[in-house]
Amino acid sequence: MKIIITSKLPSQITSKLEDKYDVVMWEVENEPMPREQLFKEIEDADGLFCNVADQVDKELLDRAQKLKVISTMAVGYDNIDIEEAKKREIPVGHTPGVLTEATADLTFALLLAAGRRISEGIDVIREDKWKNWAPFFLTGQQVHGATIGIIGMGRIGLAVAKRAKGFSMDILYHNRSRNREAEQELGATYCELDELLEKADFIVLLAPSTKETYQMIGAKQFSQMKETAIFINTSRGTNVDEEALYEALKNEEIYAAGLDVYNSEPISSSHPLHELSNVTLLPHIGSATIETRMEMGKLAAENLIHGLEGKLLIHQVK
Ligand SMILES: NC(=O)c1ccc[n+]([C@@H]2O[C@H](COP(=O)([O-])OP(=O)(O)OC[C@H]3O[C@@H](n4cnc5c(N)ncnc54)[C@H](O)[C@@H]3O)[C@@H](O)[C@H]2O)c1
Ligand SMILES: O=C(O)[C@H](O)CO
Repeated sequence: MKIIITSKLPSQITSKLEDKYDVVMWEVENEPMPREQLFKEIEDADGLFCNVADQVDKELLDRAQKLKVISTMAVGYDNIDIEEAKKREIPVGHTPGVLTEATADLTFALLLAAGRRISEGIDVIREDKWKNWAPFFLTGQQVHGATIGIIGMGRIGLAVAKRAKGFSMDILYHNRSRNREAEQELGATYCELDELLEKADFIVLLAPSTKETYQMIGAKQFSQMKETAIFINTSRGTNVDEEALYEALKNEEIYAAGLDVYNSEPISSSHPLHELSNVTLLPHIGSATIETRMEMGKLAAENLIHGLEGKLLIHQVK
């Protein structure tokens, strides 16, 4: 059987696949397989090992004659047309859980960086603008003891809440359903979105990208936030109206933002958000530790093998 791996991966992940199948892997470091090549390769492929940089849409699936399984090396699968895959009875695998702690760490790093103006501090030294210690130079917002509002209290949301507890923060959350573990073990308080937006000092978005969450945070929601609020998004860029965020930051309706994800990725150095000093921008590296990416890759490989062997995947999208 033939499988396609759309990005270069280390042998610790690919060796088991290479033992069993004909593997076509894109060998260029840090770059996805070009779409034209993917169109060609998919025609006679039995398995597809992809990631968030690949659009697995109807146009691609229409070309697949014998595809038996799609396995993405990510928890989010909004880049895959699940309905089209279902119509063709192609199971889709993803990698929840193994990236929770790494992504929560990065989310908290962004929260600290945006609140304490860390990237501005780095720039001041790089640009030789640090003249002396001064009483209110680069003062930011206090993290310890502040109120965090988590939108999307799932696996990563809960792991962020645990970190927040260590900083003695009050925890508010909004979710589709109540999270008893967060409430009982961390003292988190459930509230409606409006209340969370009005009360929280740090607002952290961790809901998946769905029809319901599309641009769920826009001009109205930014206007509800405190002027001192800090907005963090490590979920998906499409959950936010990016132009409204730009306006809210520029007009100082909110204090700062920390982003790992964008409407369209990658963003270039000419993106308007770069004009602003009160935003910390990262290139979608939430889960990017060596250990976690290895775990994600190995789990995605196992999902693929299960699919090719006609078994239920370890983590199959429902
Ligand atoms: N930046 C990164 O590199 C990175 C890494 C991992 C995950 N992510 C993103 O984070 C998301 C969350 O991952 P997870 O493992 O915690 O998923 P999860 O499914 O465990 O948690 C998501 C939570 O969001 C809630 N939710 C769904 N729709 C909602 C809505 N309309 N309003 C409020 N809450 C809603 C769900 O009930 C669930 O509790 C992923 O879908 C992915 O998009 C990003
Ligand atoms: O959804 C995911 O898993 C991230 O975006 C990449 O780790």
